[in-house]
Amino acid sequence: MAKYVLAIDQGTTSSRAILFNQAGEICGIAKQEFRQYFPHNGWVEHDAMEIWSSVQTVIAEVLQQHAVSASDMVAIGITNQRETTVIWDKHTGIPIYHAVVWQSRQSAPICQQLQDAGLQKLFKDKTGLLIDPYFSGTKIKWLLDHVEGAREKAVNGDLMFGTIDSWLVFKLSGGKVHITDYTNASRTLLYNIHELQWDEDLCEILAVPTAMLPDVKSSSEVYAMTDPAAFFGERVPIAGIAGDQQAALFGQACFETGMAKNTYGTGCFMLMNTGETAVESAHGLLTTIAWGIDGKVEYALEGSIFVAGSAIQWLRDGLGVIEHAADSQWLSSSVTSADGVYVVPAFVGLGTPHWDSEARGAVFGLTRGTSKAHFVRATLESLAYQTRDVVAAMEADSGISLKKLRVDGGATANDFLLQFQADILNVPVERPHVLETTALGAAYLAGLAVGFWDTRATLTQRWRRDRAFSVQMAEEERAGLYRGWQTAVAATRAFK
Ligand SMILES: Nc1ncnc2c1ncn2[C@@H]1O[C@H](COP(=O)(O)OP(=O)(O)O)[C@@H](O)[C@H]1O
Ligand SMILES: O=P(O)(O)OC[C@H](O)CO
Repeated sequence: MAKYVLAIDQGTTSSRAILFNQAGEICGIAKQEFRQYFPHNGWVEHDAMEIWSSVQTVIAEVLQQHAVSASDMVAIGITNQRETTVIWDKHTGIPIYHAVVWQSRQSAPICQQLQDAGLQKLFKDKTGLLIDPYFSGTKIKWLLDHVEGAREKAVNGDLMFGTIDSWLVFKLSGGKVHITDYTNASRTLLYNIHELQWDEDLCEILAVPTAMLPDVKSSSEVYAMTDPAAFFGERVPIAGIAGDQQAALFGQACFETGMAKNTYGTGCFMLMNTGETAVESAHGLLTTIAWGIDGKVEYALEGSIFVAGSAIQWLRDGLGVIEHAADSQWLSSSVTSADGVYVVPAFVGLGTPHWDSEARGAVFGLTRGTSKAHFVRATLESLAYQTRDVVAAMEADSGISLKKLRVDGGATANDFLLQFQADILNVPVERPHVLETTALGAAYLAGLAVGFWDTRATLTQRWRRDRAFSVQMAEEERAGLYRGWQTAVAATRAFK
């Protein structure tokens, strides 16, 4: 009987369950979108119970569709939208409030206070991160400050905090196990990435009781067995965890120092492997843990773009100008340029390199001749321009000039986007054969832990290119377009 690793990819807009065979091929995939809540300007929330239910649904679907049983799984790997913060009652397993999503800005006033108190350097030195509502720490404080009775319960040890990985392990293990992995811990603003422990000073500053924090484990080991009641009557090892961006770096086999990938999902995240050295950024990048495996922790530099594919969702769901995300490709290709239009999708502020949580979206260059196609194209182009901003920071910090870019994520199905990306970066862009790289990374981590795969070298040999997009644009055009983008961003930031 064939055996599989089951990867659970719990993303910002959808949950996926994917079956991988021993050749690392996708044998089955099920996906479900779930509800996004936008209760106030700049706030984004999820219902953690809806997330759990969507995960159960997609697992059931993928097993059923492919007529495999839960007992055919050798291991489960989990990868997740990072930073999104869930706090739940330890005894009932019920969340005390919605999950506060990584994009959400409700803890901006807390961040402002920390910055005003001159704490930026302390946080950056210990965590590699910046003080920004993006990270979990200030979200936890916000929840404990705003949900009635929460702080008292947390102090009494009755509440648990977790990112989505912790929440899913807790649920899959029948409420027995409360853990996370290095990659997810490194996004909380509470974890010392050099000493590899929760930082008591930072927990005190943010008034987070350490009793509510999960144990931090490596990214590849058996953490727990599934509870038969939560997993189709079977006990299967949960054996790999990584935040989705680190999982994508692993799935793209970027195991060598200097290798980088860019993932275009809801947001867009570029990570460069820096090996066992935690490189400090001077250009607005984050220093983060790439993974902990085989008793060793490796680091990455990261550029974070908050709005990428979600700008395309906004065209679809918010403005109703396209019916499907994929329509953005033919519409963009139907015109020869964006005709001077720039869309700066700073819907929840701007990440790398600006870290401006007050900025909001803007559109420039509209004329009576601007068509829907120009508008859609300008929105799609904004993903590529934001990536160029990140690449510039990455090259400045690492001293490495990019020779090519490996890409993945939902929006890389869009050939127009990848061609424009190559043109605006002036480097070739390579799309791998397996686009579900995030899930593949989680599957690899779990499969390595249980001996389904032997070494990373085997995984490196598996990487296959689907298509390369080479540079076609002349330098003069590239420079002019990018100058326009920079002017648009500066004007957006000035409007407050
Ligand atoms: N053909 C396409 N062109 C542009 N964007 C797309 C396309 N297909 C999907 N997307 C965008 O990609 C995102 C989904 O990618 P995915 O990797 O599943 O994201 P996440 O893991 O953040 O949920 C959505 O925001 C969607 O708008
Ligand atoms: O859900 P994604 O793929 O956009 O990823 C979200 C990131 O993990 C946020 O840091």
